[in-house]
Amino acid sequence: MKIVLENVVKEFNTFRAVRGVSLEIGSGELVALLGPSGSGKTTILRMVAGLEFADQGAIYFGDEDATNIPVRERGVGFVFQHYALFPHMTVGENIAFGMKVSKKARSKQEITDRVNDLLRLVKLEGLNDRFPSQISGGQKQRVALARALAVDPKVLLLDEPFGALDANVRHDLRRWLREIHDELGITTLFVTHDQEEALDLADRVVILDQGAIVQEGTPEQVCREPNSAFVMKFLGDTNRIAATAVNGVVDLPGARLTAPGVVDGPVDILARPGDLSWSATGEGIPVSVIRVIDRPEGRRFLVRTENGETLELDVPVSTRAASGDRGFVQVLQGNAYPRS
Ligand SMILES: Nc1ncnc2c1ncn2[C@@H]1O[C@H](COP(=O)(O)OP(=O)(O)OP(=O)(O)O)[C@@H](O)[C@H]1O
Repeated sequence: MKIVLENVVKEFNTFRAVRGVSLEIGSGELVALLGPSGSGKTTILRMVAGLEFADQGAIYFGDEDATNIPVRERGVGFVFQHYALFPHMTVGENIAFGMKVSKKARSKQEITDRVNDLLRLVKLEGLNDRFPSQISGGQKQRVALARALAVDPKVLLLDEPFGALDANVRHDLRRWLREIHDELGITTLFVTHDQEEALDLADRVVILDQGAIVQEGTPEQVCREPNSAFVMKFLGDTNRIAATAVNGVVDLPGARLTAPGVVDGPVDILARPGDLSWSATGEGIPVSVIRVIDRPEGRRFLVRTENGETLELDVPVSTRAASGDRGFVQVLQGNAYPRS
């Protein structure tokens, strides 16, 4: 089921939380709405769900104008951050709940079979008779997904479903959700403020700021071609280096970057920690080391320039330095944006 949002606006009193959002989610696509807190992600999801109504614009489910269709008739399944499982019902009863209250009549046997199928799908066989208080947070979110899937939704809406879980569980659930999505192919809209989660999971990422879409594209497009300093900074660690553009070129100590289309004048070069290199002697921006940080994935130097700017750069684990050591940083790659 394709979903289309056409110039959707939502105001709370006089505050415009969503400012004319247009978006198409293809049938079977998994799209992530990604943005900082307050950027309007949840409000958009709630309008798609029918829990909130747009003040302007339209929302289509397939070819049908769903803008004013109430939540019960939209055929959507939800999973929220806070599990909202019914505490007095077992896992099996929680999953069966939607089927029991649905307009579509199902026999007891049909419901039991469907619950067992779903428990297998979410890899929770055998937990049928436990209560929510007797399972882990990650397991609760699997039950919540099984419950959402039980009524064969046309659309799945997930609002920070793994937000309350620890990093390892989140990581596993992310992979698992993608597998389930690939198996079932349900059109899915996923809200998160976690860049890594969005990039890992989604076919397409829609980046929001202050109620408006600032960029959308595949993870590759938004990572490799961020269209603004905001998007580049929001998607991952960046260094900012003050410089000047002249005739589409920015000269830095030991490096020349092209900045096509950038107006002459002061610019900020934004560069990822992996786009800077270190040399103890040689050319580049003179710096002194503040700290060396070791992580499983590699080593990072925090350094300070003579202007007092702090830079972070990833170095090979064989590169050694101590706090106070002097050296040089070369900018191998970076994007130039007019100085903000
Ligand atoms: N019912 C409401 N009444 C008044 N203002 C609201 C209401 N719901 C949301 N807002 C405001 O609308 C803006 C967008 O909120 P929304 O929850 O959509 O953002 P979000 O991107 O999902 O944020 P978060 O990541 O913190 O959940 C915020 O400024 C919020 O305070």
